[in-house]
Amino acid sequence: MDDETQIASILKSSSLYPIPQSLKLSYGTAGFRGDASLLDSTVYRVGILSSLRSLKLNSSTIGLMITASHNKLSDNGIKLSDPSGGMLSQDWEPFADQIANASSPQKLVSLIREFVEKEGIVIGEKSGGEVWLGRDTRPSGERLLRAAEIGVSSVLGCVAVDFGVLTTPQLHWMVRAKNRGLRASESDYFESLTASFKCLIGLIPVSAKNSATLLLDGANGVGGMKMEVLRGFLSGLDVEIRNTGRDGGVLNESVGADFVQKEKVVPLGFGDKDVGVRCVSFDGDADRLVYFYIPENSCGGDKVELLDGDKILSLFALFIKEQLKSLGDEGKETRLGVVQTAYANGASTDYVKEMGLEVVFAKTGVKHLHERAEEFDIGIYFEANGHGTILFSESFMSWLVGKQKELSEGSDEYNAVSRLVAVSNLINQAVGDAISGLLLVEVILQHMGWSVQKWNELYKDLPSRQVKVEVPDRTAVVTTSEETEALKPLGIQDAINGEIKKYQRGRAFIRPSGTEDVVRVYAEASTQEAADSLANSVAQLVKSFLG
Ligand SMILES: CC(=O)N[C@H]1[C@@H](OP(=O)(O)O)O[C@H](CO)[C@@H](O)[C@@H]1O
Ligand SMILES: [Mg+2]
Repeated sequence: MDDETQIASILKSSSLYPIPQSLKLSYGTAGFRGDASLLDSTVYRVGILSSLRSLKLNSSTIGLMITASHNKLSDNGIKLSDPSGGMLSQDWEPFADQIANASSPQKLVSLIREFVEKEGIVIGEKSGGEVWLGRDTRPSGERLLRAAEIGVSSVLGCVAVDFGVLTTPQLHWMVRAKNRGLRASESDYFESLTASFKCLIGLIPVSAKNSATLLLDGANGVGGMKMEVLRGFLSGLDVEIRNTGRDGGVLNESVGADFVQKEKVVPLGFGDKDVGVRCVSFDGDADRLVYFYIPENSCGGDKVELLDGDKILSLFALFIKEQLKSLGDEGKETRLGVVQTAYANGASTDYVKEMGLEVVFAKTGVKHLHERAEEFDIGIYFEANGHGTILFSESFMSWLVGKQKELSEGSDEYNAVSRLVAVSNLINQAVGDAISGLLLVEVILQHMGWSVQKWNELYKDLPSRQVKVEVPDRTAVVTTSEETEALKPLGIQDAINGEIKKYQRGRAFIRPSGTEDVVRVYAEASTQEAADSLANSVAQLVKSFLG
């Protein structure tokens, strides 16, 4: 890249976005995140990266989402969608780190020149690169989106298209559809979900429907707002939406999926009057969901019975397995697999294994799980925190669609095939999606005639505890690829093993967070007291080795 016009364009626009002193960013588990007031230069630079990515991939559309998901309101961040709708390819993360941290416009230009040459990217007025932009409801979103637009269009021949406020999975879905030559607007997303939901409802065999109202906690973010729109198109689902963000509540503050899953307590806006009712919480950008209910014996307390990502995964696995069973030998040959992380509750892993499914483990972060799920005909992946989806391979889908044409309408086999096709359309194939996940849970519960309590009985969670430990340098913790053993600091793993041995069904591990400046401790044991005590002793070890 030695085109003078291009260099001048980047030098000019980057001078509008100077990098704050002492800013040191790392791409992390799910993109860049931090205090919103410090991120203008980062977002602008990632705008440039998105354009280059589009040009590298024959001008396919790239998605750039301005969000900090479950973080506090004053934070913001960026998530990128590759043309497939999945996360940005990990090979580009080091370049993202480099340009986000480049200390001056000249340094930025030289990094870009080097990279463009290495990757063989051709830039020109007519190159036709395209980046689609979305943002969550954070007040800093509009300003940062402007910075992204300027970054995108500072690469010659590239344009940014602003889609305003969206959920993260909506943008990923739209990018995927666009690159497949399909209808790709937000209303197409709603139409696709509505049609497949309707189809699945129509295929429910018995009248044992569970039509009781569902209560949704929208985390005061974008998810509740979008569910309000979708609700207008749906029949067969009665949902009351709370924490919409219009009633004075603050985004993610004592509300939302991350809060409910980590604290296991009721979100604001829910209480005694809701005892026993089926409830669901979304996170701030609606790519995660967890279900919960307030138990009868809560006696005014705030504890909830949590149905986390593991339980959602188990419900999905059960339903899909049931459909495959109706397909006889061909169903048996289908490779249905499950992907979890080290944070999955041990009882859920036992449950899916007992069902006869293959279970593989991936590192924390959906980019890792997604990759492993693609190895199956049908791959179901979920993090315990509620982020996950179901992937159907291209070859399995063409087999399934062919099969649907062969079978006679109304037969058990035909219905099973039609359900699987509808699930593949309902569940977001690009990325975990709270809205589509909710619709699938609701359909399956109606199909089974189950209450939330009945669903919760699939297995009993092993008591667990998560603790965060603040240390001077979290990168001093280095783990094995499955994140279950610490290789560094030397000696800490032996000490952790020594603690684990003291507990029945004890399991514990540590890893540095990729989104917060903490080391995370996870512990499981046969009682809650034991899990708490194991977590605390491991946290003490972390403090003494790293404090
Ligand atoms: C234990 C945990 O919940 N970790 C979360 C959290 O990552 P950390 O790297 O653990 O901070 O945020 C990620 C992005 O949202 C999510 O994918 C992941 O599951
Ligand atoms: Mg999120």
